[in-house]
Amino acid sequence: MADTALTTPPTDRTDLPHLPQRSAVRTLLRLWPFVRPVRARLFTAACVAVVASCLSLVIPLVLKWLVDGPVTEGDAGGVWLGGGYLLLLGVAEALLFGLRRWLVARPLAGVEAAMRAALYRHLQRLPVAFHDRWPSGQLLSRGTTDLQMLRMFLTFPLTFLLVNGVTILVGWAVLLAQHWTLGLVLLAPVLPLMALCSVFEAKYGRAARRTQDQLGDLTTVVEESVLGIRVIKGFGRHRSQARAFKELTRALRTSELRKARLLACILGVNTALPEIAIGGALVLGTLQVADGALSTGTLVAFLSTALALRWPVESIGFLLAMSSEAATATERYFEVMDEPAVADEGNGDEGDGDAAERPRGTNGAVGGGGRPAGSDGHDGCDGSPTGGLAFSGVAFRYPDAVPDSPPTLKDVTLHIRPGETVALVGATGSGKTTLTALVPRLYDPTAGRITLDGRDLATIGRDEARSLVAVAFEDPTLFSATAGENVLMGAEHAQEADLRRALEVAQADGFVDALPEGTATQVGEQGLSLSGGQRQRLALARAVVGRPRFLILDDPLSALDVRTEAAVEAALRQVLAGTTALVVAHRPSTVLLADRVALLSDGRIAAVGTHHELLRDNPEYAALMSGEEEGAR
Ligand SMILES: Nc1ncnc2c1ncn2[C@@H]1O[C@H](COP(=O)(O)OP(=O)(O)OP(=O)(O)O)[C@@H](O)[C@H]1O
Repeated sequence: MADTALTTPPTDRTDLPHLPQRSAVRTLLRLWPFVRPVRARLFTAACVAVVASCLSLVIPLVLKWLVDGPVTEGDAGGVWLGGGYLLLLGVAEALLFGLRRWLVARPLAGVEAAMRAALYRHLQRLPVAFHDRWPSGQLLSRGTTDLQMLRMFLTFPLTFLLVNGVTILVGWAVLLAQHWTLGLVLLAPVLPLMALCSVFEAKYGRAARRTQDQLGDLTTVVEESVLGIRVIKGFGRHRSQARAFKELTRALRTSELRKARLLACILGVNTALPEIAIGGALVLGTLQVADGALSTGTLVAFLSTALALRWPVESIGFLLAMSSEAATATERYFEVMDEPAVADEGNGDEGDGDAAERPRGTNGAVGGGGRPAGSDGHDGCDGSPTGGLAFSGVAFRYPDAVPDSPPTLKDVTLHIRPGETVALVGATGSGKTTLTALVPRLYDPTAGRITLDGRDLATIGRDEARSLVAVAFEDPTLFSATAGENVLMGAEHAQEADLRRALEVAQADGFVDALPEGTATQVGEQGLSLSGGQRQRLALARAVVGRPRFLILDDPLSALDVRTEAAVEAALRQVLAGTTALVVAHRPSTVLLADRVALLSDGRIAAVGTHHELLRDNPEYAALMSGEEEGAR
């Protein structure tokens, strides 16, 4: 077998035509809503920094006074006084810069936290189709490194581009006022520097984008490798994985080196050109001092001012590089934030993060067997179903499906009467999971309609739909929380008694009580400290804890041993008797939990009947139940 590694394809968005081509400034302006609340502090800090930086320009003027005055006249007292002034100016500059830092540190940490919270909230509201499309590492890197970069930008380059800009302007005004011809010599490199900076900014922006995307890919690979460590080790893939990872890090290193080369070029030019100009001014100035056209003090002051401007000029390249990275981080952040979230048509409130993905049941929603008042479960006069869960001509195609491929579901029509349990059977890949995902509105049908107790699901709103419908997925995802918390996630107001009942129904009470701290035991990341069957039973308990009106179970017994399966089945029978349920089933034992069976074939409901009727009359169903279909695969 080829020595292939399991890595995600690299993301390179630098050349994608759909990316809006905004300038760095326009991109960064999008941060304004987050910065707005701290604008007063930020502005005050910038003013403080401008004053501190301009103080450094006063030092050469004191030097001029010192050289032309006390030093020339041999006035020791004056020299001490001048030294005192210089010391005071230095201390004041240091204090003001310290004050600036204090002013911005706390509010900018708040801006970062607010942006991170907004991103997380938005991620929870985005449709499942978005998460199908986006690699998790790309989202993770946007919420971590990109936001750190933005805080760094707001703390440092944003202020210092302004401060250094003002300092350079004031410094040049001082230089021109002292000696305008020498001042013009120093100004000579400005135009070529500006042109070079603009080219640099464009090139560096592209390099930064590539690097940040590669970092996201790397994060995805690390995350997948850690979660899939058992598979990687089990198949002896650790070496090929490490090699593939090394390739990615090498690509990242190449991009980082390109950034470093670009930065080195701009820093070199930014340093060399002003130094050459200062050298020229020094030669010209010395000649003028020798001719007596210029005082020594003026030349000293002139050169000190020019030297004081060296850092503000040299740092421009570095600050532009950081700003470019920040613009890229902003772009990446808003690529996610601009994705339209699913609106909740019911109450206009998509709710907090947990509402979007985690199915919830309602506490006490089912009374006396869960049949809604006034609904007898019979079809209406016009033949349309009035109660229970009904699919009418439902079609669905995944948004990221291959173009022109047939839809996953084509014309699904099925009515599950109130209190009835229907088993959904079909070959692998026939669309069973897809159909169940439509009920809690993880996806919306592309045609047809689904009704819950006669109400069109499309008009119910996601929050309400998820409060009526509880789901136990085939893959029993648990969270880094306690066993009890994982179960209680299934119902907002469930009490300890509900928790116990749900654990008993799912036959999970025995093993949960045997855990070191019972229901308060942490189950580890994704519940990996538990066995597959234990995870599945907790997921089942989560689905039933809220006594949901509608219950969707996707092959809930697949990971259980025969004895536990029989016990869970017995308990489930009681739960199913009081709710309207759709149960995806692969095995006769699960099918027997249901009142009727629906056979899903080629995206349609091909047959509905009891298990025995279908076994007798439908060869496809008989083959599925006997395992022939699976065997043929
Ligand atoms: N997010 C997705 N994007 C595109 N296609 C998808 C997506 N999820 C599933 N599919 C496709 O939809 C089809 C039906 O998948 P589904 O998981 O619903 O089948 P299933 O009947 O539940 O299979 P199984 O019995 O193996 O669980 C498959 O061809 C699958 O490749």
